[in-house]
Amino acid sequence: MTAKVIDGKAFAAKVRAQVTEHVARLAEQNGIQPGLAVVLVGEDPASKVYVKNKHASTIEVGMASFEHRLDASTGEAELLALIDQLNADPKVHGILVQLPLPAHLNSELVINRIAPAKDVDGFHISNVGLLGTGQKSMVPCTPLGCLMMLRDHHGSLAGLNAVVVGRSNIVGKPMAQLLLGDSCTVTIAHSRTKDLAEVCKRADILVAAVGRPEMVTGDMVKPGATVIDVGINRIERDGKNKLVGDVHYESAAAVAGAITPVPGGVGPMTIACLLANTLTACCRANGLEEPKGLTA
Ligand SMILES: Nc1nc(=O)c2c([nH]1)NC[C@@H]1CN(c3ccc(C(=O)N[C@@H](CCC(=O)O)C(=O)O)cc3)C=[N+]21
Repeated sequence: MTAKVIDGKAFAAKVRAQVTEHVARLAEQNGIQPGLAVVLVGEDPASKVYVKNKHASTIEVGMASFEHRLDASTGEAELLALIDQLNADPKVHGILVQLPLPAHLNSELVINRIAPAKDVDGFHISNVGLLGTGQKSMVPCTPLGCLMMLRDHHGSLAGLNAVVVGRSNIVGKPMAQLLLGDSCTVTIAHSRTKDLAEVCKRADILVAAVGRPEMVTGDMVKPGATVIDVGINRIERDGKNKLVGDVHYESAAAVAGAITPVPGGVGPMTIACLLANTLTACCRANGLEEPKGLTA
């Protein structure tokens, strides 16, 4: 079998088009423009590229983008003061603090300072708790994007065996919660899991979010399964820089029923969902109806 390729880039374009339409309607009917503030501390080159892309996509859908670039040596008090200022700013509906932060800053403290209603990353402990108890929350962008692609491909996910490889707070854990919310039977596997290949092979839905290049290979995939590759790893091969996922694409695609590529899979959906979350936050802040199909 050769897997169907799930085109995250095309899917993300559709999501952004929906967001654009809704943003235009908000301007016309309510005179409101959703705004996203992105805070970048330091000079990490990968982070700079992400922040630039986020800024461009925000403008493209008609939202206001507020960029705050702070020096790598910025102190905790200064960063917290900026977050307080953004929390209080009515033009800002979403706040994202780019991670990782420089080592001298406590990211838990910083993230939990963001007003939960503006936490478009869904990383605040309040949003984590709301998601875990099935209440309305802001949902982390990467798992939300994965969920949208899975629902689109499968229709209902009820009763399917889902295995999430990786237990991070930003992907693995919220992904597991979302799959459980859609009535999958969920297993969270990780680096210490015994017989990882055997566990993965039971999955109808296999989500790889371990951060290890090409770790999930075809022999770990159940024939016909849907494979979602969350990994973004820059490696050098044959003297060239290459972007690969956490899945060994060739061998997995030979066995899977459907698979997301890297690049062009989960990554573009993450940014589209950030915009969707900003729109959702703006609608909630103004007591307006939320966009349909753009939330969990
Ligand atoms: N507070 C916070 N929220 C985040 O959502 C967040 C973050 N910090 N820190 C860094 C990670 C990484 N991340 C990506 C988003 C899009 C692509 C993406 O669009 N990737 C493209 C191409 C990437 C390329 O060519 O480099 C693709 O996969 O096709 C990748 C990675 C969001 N992150």
